[in-house]
Amino acid sequence: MSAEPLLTVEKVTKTYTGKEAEVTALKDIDVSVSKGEFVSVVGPSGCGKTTLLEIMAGLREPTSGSVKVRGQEIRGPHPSIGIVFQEESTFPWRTVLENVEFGLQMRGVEKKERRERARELISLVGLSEFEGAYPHQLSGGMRQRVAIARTLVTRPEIVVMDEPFGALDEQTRLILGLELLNIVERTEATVVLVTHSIQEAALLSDKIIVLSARPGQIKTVIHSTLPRPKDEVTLTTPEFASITQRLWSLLEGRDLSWRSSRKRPFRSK
Ligand SMILES: Nc1ncnc2c1ncn2[C@@H]1O[C@H](COP(=O)(O)OP(=O)(O)OP(=O)(O)O)[C@@H](O)[C@H]1O
Repeated sequence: MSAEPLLTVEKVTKTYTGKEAEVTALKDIDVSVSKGEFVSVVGPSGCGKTTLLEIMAGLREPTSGSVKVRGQEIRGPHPSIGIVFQEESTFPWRTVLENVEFGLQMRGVEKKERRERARELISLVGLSEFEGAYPHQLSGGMRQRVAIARTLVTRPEIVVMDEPFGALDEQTRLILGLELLNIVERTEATVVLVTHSIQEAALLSDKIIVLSARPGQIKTVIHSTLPRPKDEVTLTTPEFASITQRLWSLLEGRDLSWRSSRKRPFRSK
């Protein structure tokens, strides 16, 4: 990992202006991401995580401040940045192979090379047997792997992901997270991940950015001591427990997974 920042967010503030009120979603955010780093962003619901990710990806303009890739300010979607969106983002009418080829097709890559590169990524995410299948024939976890392959096939230096495993159960999301870590190590991609899962952030990240409640400000940045490569055993280490505990206390035990459809027991006073 090099020390040179690949992506920097400098003094970013974002205020949404509505008909009736203004909402300051983010205030004075500074983030620095080095090449090869796996960075997670956590914080209570509505604190501006998605807004920050969209600004980092050049999909949304900050009200003030800037985002730079290798010191160059970006002012819109950037070829070095790939995006994996929340939950389902595969095209249901395309096969796995066609889904993964899509980004290359958009870039005008010729068919033979497109096929080769798509097959390479499909193999990396373990779906070679399913390249002719349609998304509805796959499990949720498999569809997310397709979405990840579709982004990685274009070889972005930076991959930003907004809760890509949010629809999956905790165990599947952790396993897929480990697979993702393995894949990005091989493709040498840098990752910024928004997640509601404390365990996912603690397990996968080199650095965890903890945002405060709205307006989102950086509460703290945790630098992980967990060595790579990581696997299921990492979940049982005291270091993992310590990061998880720290995150819980920083987030004051807030329920981060409110988007989950699971019903929670109602507690009376
Ligand atoms: N397009 C928009 N127009 C106006 N307000 C917005 C817009 N998008 C987001 N907001 C507001 O900005 C704040 C931050 O939203 P954002 O979706 O970035 O938070 P989040 O941390 O990703 O939330 P969650 O964890 O609940 O997904 C919220 O109060 C939200 O209502």
